Amino acid sequence: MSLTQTAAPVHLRGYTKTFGDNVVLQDVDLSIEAGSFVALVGKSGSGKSTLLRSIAGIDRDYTGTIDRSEKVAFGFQDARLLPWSKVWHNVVLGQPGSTAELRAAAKEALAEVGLEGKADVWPSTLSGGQQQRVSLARALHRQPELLLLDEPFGALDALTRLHAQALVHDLWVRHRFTVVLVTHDVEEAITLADRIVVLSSGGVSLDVPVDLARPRDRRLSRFEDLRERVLLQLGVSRNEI
Ligand SMILES: Nc1ncnc2c1ncn2[C@@H]1O[C@H](COP(=O)(O)OP(=O)(O)OP(=O)(O)O)[C@@H](O)[C@H]1O
Repeated sequence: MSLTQTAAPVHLRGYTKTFGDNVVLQDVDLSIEAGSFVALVGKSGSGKSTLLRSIAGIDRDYTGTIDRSEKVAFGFQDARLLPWSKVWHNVVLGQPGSTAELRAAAKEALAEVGLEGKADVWPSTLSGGQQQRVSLARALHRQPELLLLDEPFGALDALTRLHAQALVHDLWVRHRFTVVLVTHDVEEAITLADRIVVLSSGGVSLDVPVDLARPRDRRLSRFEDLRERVLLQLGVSRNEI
């Protein structure tokens, strides 16, 4: 099986989402280019996860339209592995094929995330970072054109988080699927994304390209300027930055 895939764009038109009287997002238009890496940031409760779940099709209870590829994969903050299934089986869960084919495909996906030797172990024997990598392998196996990630590094320690960020970046460079990443971490957003979309007050309050060479150098003043601009937009005061 080849893990090469193409990228797909996402188009939202007039997207509105309410929970009872709570209007979370109203009349949002957003186009995401095929193959781009977009970070969605915003304060807690601004609707990042809600928007991502709608794009994923997990939540279809909204008004407006969302056009996207059917070849979509979703990664959560927790890896969501089944404890009673071996790692390889978790990678290919619910996918068609013979056991031999699925095992081989799972191993291929696991090799991509640096876990080739872990196919036959139980998830509980893996570290948190390794479990997240299994969940990335599961996403890769689905050959997504669009990868949606909701705070995938949020529960990891700082060092593991840096490694996981680098892995996601490498996978994106290798496969060039479209990525939409929800994160609280502005530095993470600037390090990984081509574009940062800030959600606040029911809509998009800032939409900026990250026009910095890769790999991103966090010490550059342009990195710092962008970080400050996004943080100010998030309501952080200048003396807190
Ligand atoms: N199932 C639900 N029922 C009712 N309200 C909900 C539900 N899910 C989310 N909300 C509300 O929608 C709003 C947006 O929530 P959402 O989880 O999308 O925010 P977020 O930006 O992802 O926040 P966080 O950064 O804390 O994860 C919040 O006001 C939240 O209370």
